[in-house]
Amino acid sequence: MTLLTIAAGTLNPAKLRPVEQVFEQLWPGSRVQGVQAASGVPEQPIGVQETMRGAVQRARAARAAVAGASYGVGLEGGVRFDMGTSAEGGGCWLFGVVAVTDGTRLEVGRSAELRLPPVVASRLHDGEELGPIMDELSGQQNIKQKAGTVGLLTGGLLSRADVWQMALTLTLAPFLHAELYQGQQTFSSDTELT
Ligand SMILES: O=P(O)(O)OP(=O)(O)OP(=O)(O)OC[C@H]1O[C@@H](n2cnc3c(O)ncnc32)[C@H](O)[C@@H]1O
Repeated sequence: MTLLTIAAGTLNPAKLRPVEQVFEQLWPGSRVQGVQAASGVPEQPIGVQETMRGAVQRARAARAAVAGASYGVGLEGGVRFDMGTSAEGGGCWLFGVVAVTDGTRLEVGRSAELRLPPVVASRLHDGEELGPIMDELSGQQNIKQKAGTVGLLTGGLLSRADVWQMALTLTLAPFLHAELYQGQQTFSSDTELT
């Protein structure tokens, strides 16, 4: 049996662990190699399109960086504002985008979302990054590499890793059932996302 190598475009344990868990369950013995992969988008992506671009870029860069990798996986955290800013009464949502490529097929999926508190939303709107804001509010360090904002705001019932695990699993469906998705994918591998 050929063992798969998966390149994941991150060194963050809260992302690497779920990637390892998902691939280990689907393809026992597969090896996940984390690599630093540039997202090409700002540290704090805003909006679905920008976050998607970051995930896709990371997936492609990771696969290119790891010799023999069958899959490249990119995970990018983002926030989005709806109905304007929090000051105007709209919500601010935290979500993640997962991109997976095997060099031909490129699949992109989104996680479930968490509504962020207004105090966090307005600081994000002013240009701050979520990680440092949540570290400050929680009195913890580097929360984005641990249970994450999701862990903090759900009483630990769900962690950032849990959310990635589900989003990645869903994104992989077309790879698991390629025969059913033939001729259709969310993006062709050379599609430039706008
Ligand atoms: O090491 P990498 O893979 O870059 O992981 P990251 O957590 O730093 O980066 P992301 O691209 O996933 O997320 C973008 C930013 O959003 C913030 N962020 C996202 N999810 C978060 C969470 O659950 N808790 C705290 N900060 C979060 C954090 O500031 C990130 O730098």
